[in-house]
Amino acid sequence: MTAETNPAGVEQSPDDGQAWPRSIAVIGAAGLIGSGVVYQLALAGVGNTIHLVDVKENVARAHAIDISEAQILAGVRAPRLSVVDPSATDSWDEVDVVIVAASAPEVPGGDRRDFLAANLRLLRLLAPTIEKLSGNDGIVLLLSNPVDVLAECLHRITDIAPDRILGYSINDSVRFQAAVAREIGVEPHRVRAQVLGEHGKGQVPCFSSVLIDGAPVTLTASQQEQIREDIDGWFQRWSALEPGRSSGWTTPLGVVRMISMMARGETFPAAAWTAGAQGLEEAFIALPVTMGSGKVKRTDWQGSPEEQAALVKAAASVREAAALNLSQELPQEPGRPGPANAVTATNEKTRKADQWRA
Ligand SMILES: NC(=O)c1ccc[n+]([C@@H]2O[C@H](COP(=O)([O-])OP(=O)(O)OC[C@H]3O[C@@H](n4cnc5c(N)ncnc54)[C@H](O)[C@@H]3O)[C@@H](O)[C@H]2O)c1
Repeated sequence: MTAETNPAGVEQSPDDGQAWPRSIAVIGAAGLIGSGVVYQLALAGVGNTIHLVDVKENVARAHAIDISEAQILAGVRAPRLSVVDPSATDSWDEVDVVIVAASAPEVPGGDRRDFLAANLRLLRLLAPTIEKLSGNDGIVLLLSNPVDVLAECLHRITDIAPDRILGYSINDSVRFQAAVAREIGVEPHRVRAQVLGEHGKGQVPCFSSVLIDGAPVTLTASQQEQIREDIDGWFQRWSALEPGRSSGWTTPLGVVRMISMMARGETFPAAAWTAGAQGLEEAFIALPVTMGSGKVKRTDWQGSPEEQAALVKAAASVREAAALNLSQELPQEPGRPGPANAVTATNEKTRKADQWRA
């Protein structure tokens, strides 16, 4: 049985199918990002089965038909697409990766934290589904915004091990790469640059590790300021266009790249649990990570003192936003956990944090 590499670069065996991940569930699969993720995974031949989950089941079914036909056109045999009946949770199997792209309707206004209250309510509703689908070993990849605060909330309200939760934030690094390229007048593909910290206002562009053609480069203070202004203004410029859509091209492609890097044990930036990272409060912020033995692992990274200080600030801010919003949720509606449960969840956090550290 020989292994082969599929178009996404993920190891695959002709007899045995995909090595990892074999199965993926996409929650919010009828939406722009969710359906885009399914499309990219399907055409890249990642996994044996992709389960599509969405309250708009009819739209998810239409996407599944359309994307399956695109697979025929592209000559791709796997993965198989399966639309899951959201009411038949008993029959759901555990999967290797649960991708969460479900979202309340969003009107971008310049700050992703504006979506927190509504998407946290949704996350609470979806938490049992996410726990069931991810089982004991699955990785949960959050896309819904604000991604790091929601990752922190998910950790607090569920029993999912924090080293199985990740938040997608690669777009920030892509935008940093583009801004550096614009500033110094080179093609973006010649630049390597990563953003850590929060996906939003607390982002930390790592100027100390910018590479051009693989070689370190020192940018002047004024260049750094220009680049910072450029990337900090990205979401506001996007919102001002009033496009009525999020980044439906970059994000799904980035998700497939991220899953490929996870499968290959490569390092990439993602919102991950900070526990044990020197000087950082426990929270989820973007750090360089790899995946090994089915767990997310932080990789060593040494930034400048300013970058380290900005990470410290970002972790504290994410932690505080999660705690505050969990304790301030609206009064309980029928069938939805309310503030009392949020407080319990916050208290639970202490117990669980000790358990994960043990
Ligand atoms: N992390 C990132 O870099 C990044 C990039 C782009 C978008 N996003 C975020 O991804 C999320 C999705 O964006 P979008 O443009 O696809 O939004 P969208 O409105 O097109 O899709 C959201 C989907 O969620 C579904 N949904 C709502 N409630 C649900 C439930 N209870 N169960 C299952 N599905 C449910 C909706 O039916 C809809 O299909 C947003 O929060 C957006 O901000 C994050």
